[in-house]
Amino acid sequence: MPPSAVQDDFPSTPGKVGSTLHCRRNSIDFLPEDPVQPVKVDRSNYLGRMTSRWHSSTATKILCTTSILLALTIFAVLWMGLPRGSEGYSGQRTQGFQRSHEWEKKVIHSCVTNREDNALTVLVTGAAGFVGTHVSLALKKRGDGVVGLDNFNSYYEVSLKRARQELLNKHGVFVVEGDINDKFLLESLFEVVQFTHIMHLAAQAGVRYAMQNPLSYVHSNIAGLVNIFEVCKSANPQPAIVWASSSSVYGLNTKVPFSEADRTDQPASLYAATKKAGEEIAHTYNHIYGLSITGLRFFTVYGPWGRPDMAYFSFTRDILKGKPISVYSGPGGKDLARDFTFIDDIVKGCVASLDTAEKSTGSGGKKTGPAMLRVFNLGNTSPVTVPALVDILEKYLNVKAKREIINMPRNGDVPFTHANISSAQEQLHYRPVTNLDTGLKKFVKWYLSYYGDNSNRKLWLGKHEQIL
Ligand SMILES: O=C(O)[C@H]1O[C@H](OP(=O)(O)OP(=O)(O)OC[C@H]2O[C@@H](n3ccc(=O)[nH]c3=O)[C@H](O)[C@@H]2O)[C@H](O)[C@@H](O)[C@H]1O
Repeated sequence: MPPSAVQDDFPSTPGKVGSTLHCRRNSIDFLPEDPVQPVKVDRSNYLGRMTSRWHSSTATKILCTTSILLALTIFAVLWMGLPRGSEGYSGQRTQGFQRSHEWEKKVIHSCVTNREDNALTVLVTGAAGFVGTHVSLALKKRGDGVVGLDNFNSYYEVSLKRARQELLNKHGVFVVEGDINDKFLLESLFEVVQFTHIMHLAAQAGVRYAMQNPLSYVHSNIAGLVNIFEVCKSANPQPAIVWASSSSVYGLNTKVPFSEADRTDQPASLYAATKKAGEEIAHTYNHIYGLSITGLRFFTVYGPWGRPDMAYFSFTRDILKGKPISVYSGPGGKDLARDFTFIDDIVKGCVASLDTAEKSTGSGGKKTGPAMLRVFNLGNTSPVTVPALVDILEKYLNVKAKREIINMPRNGDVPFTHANISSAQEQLHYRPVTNLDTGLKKFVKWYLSYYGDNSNRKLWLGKHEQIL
């Protein structure tokens, strides 16, 4: 379970569910238990009788008016929060976002390019996320123009996302705070900058969390993706899009290694189902509007500045605290395995996808010819079991883990993943070079430099420096 897999029902739309419930509750609170009380009148006193009647009818009128006003307010709030017609979630605005001259200046400045040949101008969604931060930095370092977008939701510790934002800021990448469902915000960005590419990484991640908060996956991975495509298809010129799908689309597929042509119609989690749906939606936008779209099926990406909800990260935290870790085992007691892929290799695959993406062929919502549509596995091609991952962590943390072996819960997990990367090798010249041992060593070094060692244990690694 993610450590901060928060109680919020809807982390990517903070306040949405809460405010609706709040209004409903208020309307009930305000209603008296018995609004029409019998009025006792003295027959001998006509004036008194009339006054009482007047009071009674006025009170009823006030109550009725208040109820109607409250009902209208509830209706307005619900209406504003719901998807509307072809505008999708455009009614949903990012709280506090004000388009100003200052904001435009920051966006433009962040998108200044610094190389002669074919510099890209890229909007990176999910820029304060794990992969988003690394890709943004890599692009910026080679002179591309980059602006980020992130909603800083509380799925996992927001302070880590803020630290990544600070890092990006230091390197000249401005991260706009907003949700991918906010059409006004996206359109504002497109009015200010002519993006050549969109690196769409914003998503509700995590395989097992989908059972706790299914709607957040629909909100980000489906509605948000459609909103991105909608804005891109209407842009003139249209940008090319590279976006994050997932190895989880292979679901219960047993043919190994997984190749792009294998079946992906048996998702084991809602997360996987939303990523698979995204691939189909990509096909539609490519077909109708001529958008150039590349989907990347990432295989369990790990490394410095990673995601605390993932096993290698939460295991490290718990091992250092002396807490037990749950190591899942598969059917028949078999170890689970993952094709763990180091972040630097993934970044190379992302950048190569941007560089090789052909231009979209449409313009302002109209297709003028067929456009590129691709999907690639980005994995490491050498699966490692979860117990072997724990062995490596023990070595670099110099601490024995307290392992609790439990049966894999039926919550969306799959027993193993293994990528066939021949397509990516051929078309992107993608060559993963980091094995799990080397990658985890780098992760542990970063972890200790970022969080420190709570217990002042003498560490195998000695002095730690900040690493990227
Ligand atoms: O490739 C992907 O597309 C996905 O990769 C990642 O999912 P997973 O491969 O499931 O990674 P992760 O949670 O680190 O579990 C790793 C292993 O540890 C096992 N595991 C997990 C937790 C635990 O407490 N115990 C345990 O044994 C667990 O059973 C598993 O065998 C991303 O999170 C996801 O967002 C998506 O990007």
